[in-house]
Amino acid sequence: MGKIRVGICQMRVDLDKSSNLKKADNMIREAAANGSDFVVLPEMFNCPYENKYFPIFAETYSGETTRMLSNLAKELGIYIIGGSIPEEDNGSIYNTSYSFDRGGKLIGKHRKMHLFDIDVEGGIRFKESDTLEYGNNVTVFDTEFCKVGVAICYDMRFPELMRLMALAGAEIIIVPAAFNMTTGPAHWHITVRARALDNQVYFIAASPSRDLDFTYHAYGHSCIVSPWGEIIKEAEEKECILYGELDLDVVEKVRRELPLLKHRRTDIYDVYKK
Ligand SMILES: NC(=O)CC(=O)C(=O)O
Repeated sequence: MGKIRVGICQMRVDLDKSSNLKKADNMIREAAANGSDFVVLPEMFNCPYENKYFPIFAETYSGETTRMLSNLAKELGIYIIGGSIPEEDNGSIYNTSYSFDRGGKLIGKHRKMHLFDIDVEGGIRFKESDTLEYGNNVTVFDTEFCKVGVAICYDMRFPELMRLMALAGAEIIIVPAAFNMTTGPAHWHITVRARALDNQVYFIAASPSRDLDFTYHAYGHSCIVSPWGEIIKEAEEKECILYGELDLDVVEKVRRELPLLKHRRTDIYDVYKK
């Protein structure tokens, strides 16, 4: 199996949806021109990450953002993991990620399952559930290379969800995310590394760049982690495209040499579940 080339667009998100879409379009084209098979966008790439903007920027499917992603995937012949956007459906708003194959076909749709409701003393307070509804599905889909799992930001803190994706066959987990300047320095690296290592997958985390003009300051540091738990590529906080190569033989090798997934004691775990 050949290498899979990935381009993560760590883009700056601003207040104007059309300029966010233009920016995403330019960065996707550049990542494709540089040979990316998978182009990945960050969480809420068309909308500032603040509750008050989610209803204003929300789109039903298919809307202008998803049509743009589908058309670009087809025109450029690439997979696009379209970060996330506010999705409106039946009067509710979700934080939703759409993925498209090289023909522009929708192959994955993930609604953030764990909403970011936190209140850290001296740090950050955020309550996504003030505006958003919970997604209820684990998202794993086929690509020409392997199965890929997608989740969104806070979802990555829940090892149970990541494990379900690995058990469903994911060899790559992709997480559009926007940690912040309270939780990012404390937890970003340890979380992405732990989830890669637990599940012996390539773990790709895609953040927006940091913008101090908004109230929510994204941490940045998009990265690619190997199935051995090493960060093999990492951005700083500024806008950039981060490139990396994945080799599925490494997933196979790590899983063969250190067979964590096979050594699970489901006979015991199942007893405790009852
Ligand atoms: N923004 C999120 O969903 C999650 C986050 O910032 C964190 O878990 O920390």
